[in-house]
Amino acid sequence: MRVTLLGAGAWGTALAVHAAKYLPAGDICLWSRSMQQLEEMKRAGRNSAYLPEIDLPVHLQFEDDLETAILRLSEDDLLVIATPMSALAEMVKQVLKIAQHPLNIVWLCKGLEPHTALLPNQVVERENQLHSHGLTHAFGALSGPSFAREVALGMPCALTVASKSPTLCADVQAAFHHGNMRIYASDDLVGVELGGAIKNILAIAAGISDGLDLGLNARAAVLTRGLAEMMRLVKAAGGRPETCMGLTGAGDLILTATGDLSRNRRVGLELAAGKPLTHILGGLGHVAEGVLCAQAVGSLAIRLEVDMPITTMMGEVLSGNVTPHEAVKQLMGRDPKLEV
Ligand SMILES: NC(=O)C1=CN([C@@H]2O[C@H](COP(=O)(O)OP(=O)(O)OC[C@H]3O[C@@H](n4cnc5c(N)ncnc54)[C@H](O)[C@@H]3O)[C@@H](O)[C@H]2O)C=CC1
Ligand SMILES: O=C(CO)COP(=O)(O)O
Repeated sequence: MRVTLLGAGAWGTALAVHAAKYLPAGDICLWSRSMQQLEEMKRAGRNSAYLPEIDLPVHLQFEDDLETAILRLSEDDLLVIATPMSALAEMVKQVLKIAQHPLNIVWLCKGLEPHTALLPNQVVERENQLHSHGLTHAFGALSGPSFAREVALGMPCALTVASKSPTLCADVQAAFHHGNMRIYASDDLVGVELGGAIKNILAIAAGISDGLDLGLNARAAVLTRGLAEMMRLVKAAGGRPETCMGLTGAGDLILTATGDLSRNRRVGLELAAGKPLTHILGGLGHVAEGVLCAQAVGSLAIRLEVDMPITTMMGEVLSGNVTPHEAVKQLMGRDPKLEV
């Protein structure tokens, strides 16, 4: 099976490194919009901008031409969109315009579209309505607890692919379920995608809690009540709340909110230290999706009439309307209620 990954950031590169260990030489192709980055990866055998410590497999193919990267795939192969959420719509549009036969397309991004509050699969469906030229592609999301660095080092990891197409799920398993990576399948795209978006916002909250030295009890409270918010929104949006107890919900929440490799958690820690958000983001060198989708999740919650106090408060902190200290005070000052 051939795999093309679009986007050579930390996660796209790590998955390419993993797959290249198990699929025949030349089957894995990594595309980047940056010719300079590709040249550097070829020359140095490393992705110094996004995954500096990892040696890239020698038989990993690099491609800067999007058409070539897509047209090398047959109907049985797999296309992985590995860009951040902000690039998903444009990326999918370009893919659909280039495709000459049905493709299996899976995306890795975790977030919502900021101005529409659409989930990734809804963004893809919108573009598909406009640009599919009558071809019937299969779509899905691959998500779950997975720091790129650990995956690239070959450490154990379990993920979930969510799709309405069992064939696409099987293709993703054929590509990535090898060695130290397990891939589970689900048909709950809404549950999987909302879990991935909300856990990033909660990781910022956990970072703030830890950065302010509020203690381990406080962090457990943030995560548990945050998980309750996630389950409520998933249910209201038509997903299954129990998906939130799996890898893409609780699993990724535990990882991101407690693991210091998380960019979102780091944003929270640095906000608590009083650094301005623009300064923090400038220093990250990577995307922190929770920052970009907190307002969108808040507006989706309002539209679906779901109470999400922690998530909504993070939107206020990230907008600069409320300080981290004031956010804690307001959340702790809420009226008593049933634990639902
Ligand atoms: N890094 C990780 O451990 C994991 C990341 N993810 C998710 O995967 C997505 C990508 O994350 P990372 O690779 O870590 O991000 P990153 O910040 O390391 O890299 C982003 C990559 O996307 C490219 N890109 C940005 N805008 C683009 C555009 N308009 N067109 C083409 N390429 C574009 C950048 O050039 C860069 O190569 C995010 O949504 C993230 O939440 C999911 C699981 C693990
Ligand atoms: O999604 C991730 C791990 O599953 C990566 O989290 P960060 O984007 O916070 O680093």
